[in-house]
Amino acid sequence: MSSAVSEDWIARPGGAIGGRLQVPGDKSISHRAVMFSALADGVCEISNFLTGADCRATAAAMQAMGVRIDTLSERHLRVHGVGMRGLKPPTTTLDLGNSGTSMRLFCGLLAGQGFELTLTGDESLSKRPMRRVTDPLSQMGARFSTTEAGTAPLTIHAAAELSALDYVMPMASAQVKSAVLLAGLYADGCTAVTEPKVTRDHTERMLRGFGYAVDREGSRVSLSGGGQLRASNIEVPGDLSSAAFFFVAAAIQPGATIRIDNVGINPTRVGVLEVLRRMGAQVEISAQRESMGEPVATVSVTGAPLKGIEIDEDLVALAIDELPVLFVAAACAEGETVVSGAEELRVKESDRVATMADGLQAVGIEAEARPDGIRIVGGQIRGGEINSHGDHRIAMSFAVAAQRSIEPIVLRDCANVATSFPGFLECATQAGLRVEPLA
Ligand SMILES: O=C(O)C1=C[C@@H](OP(=O)(O)O)[C@@H](O)[C@H](O)C1
Ligand SMILES: C=C(OP(=O)(O)O)C(=O)O
Repeated sequence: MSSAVSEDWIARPGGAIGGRLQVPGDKSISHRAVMFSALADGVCEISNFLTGADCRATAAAMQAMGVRIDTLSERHLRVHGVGMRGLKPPTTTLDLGNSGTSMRLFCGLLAGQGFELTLTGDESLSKRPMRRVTDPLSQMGARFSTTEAGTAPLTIHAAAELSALDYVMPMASAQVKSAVLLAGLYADGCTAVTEPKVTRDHTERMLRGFGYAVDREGSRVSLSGGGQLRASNIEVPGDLSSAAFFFVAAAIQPGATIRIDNVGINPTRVGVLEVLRRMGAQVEISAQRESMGEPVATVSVTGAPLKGIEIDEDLVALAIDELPVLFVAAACAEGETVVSGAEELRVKESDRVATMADGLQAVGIEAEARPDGIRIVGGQIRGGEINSHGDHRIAMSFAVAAQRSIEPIVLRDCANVATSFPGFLECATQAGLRVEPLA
């Protein structure tokens, strides 16, 4: 699904950062919207759907399993739900491109369908660990084949019956939690997941929005199998993870303000705003409302001289995808920022501890990669060349960093930005960043 052609960008220093923006729909919510509406009893409309390659891969996989999806306009889908048992075996392997969320959630959702299918992905996804889902799902009676390393290509074999599981999850992962809960929809009895840290809870909120009872007691989430999903329309909020690039762009420019309307502020996702506040930026939230159980608001961030802080594992889980760009904020802050409890960053689209430490060093910042995080000493960004290793969030993070650089930053391998943020370059230009394809 992701482009095989490498795409390079150049980001130049300066630029008048500011203004009022909209960002595309939330990636996590768009995946779940298309998955759950495909299994609902009836027709669902999804507005502000993210058209990034990751979510298109999820929609294409559902179509390959017999779900009719009409594109009413670019970001507006009508999904004709087939009911919990209505999916058909696909006739080909399902290519999920760069998307870890698609692969892991599908493992759970498809484990109990009673047919066999194979999931593949691009080079990055083919390296990512899948045993974290296949292990607990196998305990429920699901059967998988993977490579010896536990990676994709991954075949889900037809399983007779799934049994419920009470799972104490060893890592803080919303994808693993969701995979087990989604398999639990097809299991006999009550399936529960206890999470070591709070992780994003979009699965729980959206299942409830579709009329499915999900309970939470402390850190334990549970549901009973055998129910139905009631068709419901979904308006996807703007993606806070995409907005984060512009919030950091403002935060590192004293006096600059970026305001983004209609952005999701689910409490399990707002670590980025808390980190920026603690570093000294001003964060304001207004016009708050709810959309299918998800809080949405206008968020504005105003820059100030930032200071380095400690970011521990509680905050890490609430800001997991925003950490790369927060490392750029740390590079522009006075003093040291130390991030710990972030080993999960090493198993994303790239090893984000290593790619960020290498990139920061390449542009003149002192950064020390640690097994579970990073230490960054704020300083002057000098410019140079970084390799994003095909990781969308790394490319966008250094596009933001260039603003405070002396020389331009050349960004290698940026095509995968389209997996999560189609239109990033236009949006960045609107926000005042000076980034464009390298001629
Ligand atoms: O559930 C989700 O939608 C996601 C969960 C997180 O991954 P982990 O569950 O691996 O932490 C996050 O990094 C990813 O971008 C989206
Ligand atoms: C980690 C990410 O996504 P995924 O796991 O779905 O590939 C991300 O978008 O930063």
